[in-house]
Amino acid sequence: MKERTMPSLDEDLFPSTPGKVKIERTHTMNRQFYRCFASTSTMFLWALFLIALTASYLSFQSFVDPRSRYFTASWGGIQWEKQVRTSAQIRRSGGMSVLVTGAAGFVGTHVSLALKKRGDGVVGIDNFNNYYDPSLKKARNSLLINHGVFVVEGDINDSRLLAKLFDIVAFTHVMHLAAQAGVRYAMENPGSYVHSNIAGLVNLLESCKSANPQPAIVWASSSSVYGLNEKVPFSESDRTDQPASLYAATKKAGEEITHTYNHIYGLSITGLRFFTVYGPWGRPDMAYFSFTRNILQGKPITVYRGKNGVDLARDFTYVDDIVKGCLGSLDTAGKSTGTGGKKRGPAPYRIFNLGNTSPVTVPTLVGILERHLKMKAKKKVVDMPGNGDVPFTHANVSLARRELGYKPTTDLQTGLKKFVRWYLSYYGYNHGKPVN
Ligand SMILES: O=C(O)[C@H]1O[C@H](OP(=O)(O)OP(=O)(O)OC[C@H]2O[C@@H](n3ccc(=O)[nH]c3=O)[C@H](O)[C@@H]2O)[C@H](O)[C@@H](O)[C@H]1O
Repeated sequence: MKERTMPSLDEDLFPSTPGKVKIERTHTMNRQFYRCFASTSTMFLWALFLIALTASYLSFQSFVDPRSRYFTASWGGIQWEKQVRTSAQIRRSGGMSVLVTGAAGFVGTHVSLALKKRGDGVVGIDNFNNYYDPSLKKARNSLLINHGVFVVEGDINDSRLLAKLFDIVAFTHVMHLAAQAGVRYAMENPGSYVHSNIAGLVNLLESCKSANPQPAIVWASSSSVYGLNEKVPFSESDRTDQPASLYAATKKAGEEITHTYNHIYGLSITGLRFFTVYGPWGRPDMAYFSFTRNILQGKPITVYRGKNGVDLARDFTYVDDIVKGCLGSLDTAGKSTGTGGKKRGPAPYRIFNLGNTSPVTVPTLVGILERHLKMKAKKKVVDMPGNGDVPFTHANVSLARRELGYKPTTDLQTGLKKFVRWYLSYYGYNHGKPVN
């Protein structure tokens, strides 16, 4: 049998019909083809090179923050700008227009709603990352949409997006709540803390400093900056140079970074040290939330215990109290003084504790949840692992009381009752899972 020869590339492109003219033409075309092929292969190599470059950049980004949705964010267009403008509209005299970062987050949602309800203009920005279930963030977003708050999907590291937002709206204030939260997760994904709490913060400050007018900035620091301090209650003037986790270290760095921008560019800065905030629409990674889920599903919970069997304690603070502190801070924030990226005079730099002032131990927290849920927890008590946790927190809030009129009014018992009511209405009695 005659072996079938593979058609040459020529044959493929120019079916052979022998003839002089044809042959000449074929030769001419061959030359063109080879030239063309040579340039096509160059283009192909370039395309390969670009793909490889993009892929390595993407994989670097995912190393920095594997849970980030930085590249899927979409924004822009006439309709989008209209939504931003409408959401930013002020509907009370003397009101403010606030850019809320992390608006689909726990505290961000509550603060955005409170501002909108009193007639301030609010535009949110959130990257909707999947540090915890993004469907909860989407549900919070629906709530915000129903109340006329538009949340831009994007990352605070995106300077073009921030510039665009400041171009569309002359924000008077920025409520900066976007952050990589969680104390213990920092050991798993340190890069995400650097990405959001350091790089993101600097990028936001750069945008604020260049904006005209410059907004006043109120942002979320953390009780964790008190680290391993033993003097209680924690006061703003106490030392904050012994953080116990990378999370705490990035928040402490944030306090120093904001100070620099206050000093050089005249940005008005208020840093709020939140103490273990809890409540409806809360964060599923936090103990009160995950304990509730596990108790309802009949699963064990792990309760950490400190040195020498001492119970851990937190100054758990109800979200409505935190919201009052945030709004009080926005209302009392003095103006930024810079223009065109230059400082024109000194601007306020403030730091406040926002806590509840009465620490509760973790076993007591569990007891309250058991009563509200009418179910017993399967407790597994273990020694606190060395993963960034601190044994206790306790806020002195006299400065915030004096300057902001801050006065927490919700105790843990009452606050958890509200949380449990929300939890059951949102997830149902057993979070859709059978109780063992
Ligand atoms: O104030 C803050 O600045 C921080 O508050 C919050 O951190 P924490 O106070 O550590 O809250 P959270 O994780 O709910 O643990 C509460 C208690 O339960 C104990 N805990 C925790 C988990 C567990 O499985 N078992 C347990 O006993 C645990 O040992 C602890 O004693 C925010 O998450 C953080 O983002 C930051 O804002």
